[in-house]
Amino acid sequence: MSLNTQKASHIAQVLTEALPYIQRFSGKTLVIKYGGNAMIDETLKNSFARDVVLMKAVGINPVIVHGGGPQIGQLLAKIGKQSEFINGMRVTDTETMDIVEMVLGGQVNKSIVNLINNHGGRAVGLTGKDGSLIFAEKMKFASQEELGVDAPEMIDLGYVGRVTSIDTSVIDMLIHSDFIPVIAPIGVGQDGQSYNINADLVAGKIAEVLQAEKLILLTNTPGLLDADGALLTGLNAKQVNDLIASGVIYGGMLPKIGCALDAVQAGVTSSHIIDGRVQHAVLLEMFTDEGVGTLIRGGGR
Ligand SMILES: Nc1ncnc2c1ncn2[C@@H]1O[C@H](COP(=O)(O)OP(=O)(O)O)[C@@H](O)[C@H]1O
Ligand SMILES: CC(=O)N[C@@H](CCC(=O)OP(=O)(O)O)C(=O)O
Repeated sequence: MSLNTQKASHIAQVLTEALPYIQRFSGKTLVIKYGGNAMIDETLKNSFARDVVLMKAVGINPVIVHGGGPQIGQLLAKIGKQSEFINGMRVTDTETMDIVEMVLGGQVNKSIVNLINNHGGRAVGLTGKDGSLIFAEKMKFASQEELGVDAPEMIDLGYVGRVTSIDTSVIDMLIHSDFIPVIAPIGVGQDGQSYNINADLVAGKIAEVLQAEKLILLTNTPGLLDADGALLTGLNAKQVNDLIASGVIYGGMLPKIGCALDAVQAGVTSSHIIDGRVQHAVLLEMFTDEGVGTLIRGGGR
């Protein structure tokens, strides 16, 4: 079978466009947050895994932090427990914490590891407990301000954690041995208590301590949307704060946008919120001139 001229020329153009990006990002670290809402079907999961393996093959170091909120919700529903969220954070009692650990550290983590390995990568799954990767403390009475909006109420979220420190030794070791770390957002307290941490917040902190080139947050919207539902392709801290104040950014987008901003202000070159429901979204963001989704840069918070 031979390619027709038009198709061949298009393929050549795409490959050529990718070259400067491959050269620029080779050897750099990229933190990708793979949200539970982006794990919709097998085709999408496979396209994500192929993107990750391709990146590693061209010398980029992907570090995956995954969510699994909908998957936790499904198991909770099976045992007759309702999920309760406050500003994008799941209220987590002891029983919920057990389920979170089971779903994130077990089912979801291992299925992503398996998928990447099936596509020829070498992934290793971790929770924040492995190698003392993520230390956390109870987000005791998170004020709404701490969660990203300006209001005085204090809220007890149970075993929801706040990252206190990250020891990247185990990630460094894996990257240098050509493995792809796949991290579940579970932290551990000094007393051994497990904490449920929003996956966006873990991804942001890991990107910060690794001084990653990019933090890419894969979710279930085309990016950050304005009040009319139009995609905002690029914005800075001041514009984000205005959108939060006017209520245009709410719920699960609050921790996401908060960590995207924190990361760029702590030295990550750029943060991106992109649509995980689009096949090969990560490759399109990395290797095309247009990019996709919303780009967040530092300055002006
Ligand atoms: N301004 C906004 N633009 C886009 N999505 C928003 C905005 N404000 C709130 N959201 C909500 O945030 C959701 C994404 O957060 P979340 O459900 O926690 O995703 P994930 O599971 O991928 O982390 C969107 O599906 C949307 O309902
Ligand atoms: C504290 C908190 O809310 N933790 C999240 C952890 C998983 C997560 O963040 O998953 P997504 O990225 O798929 O939403 C939860 O329990 O759902």
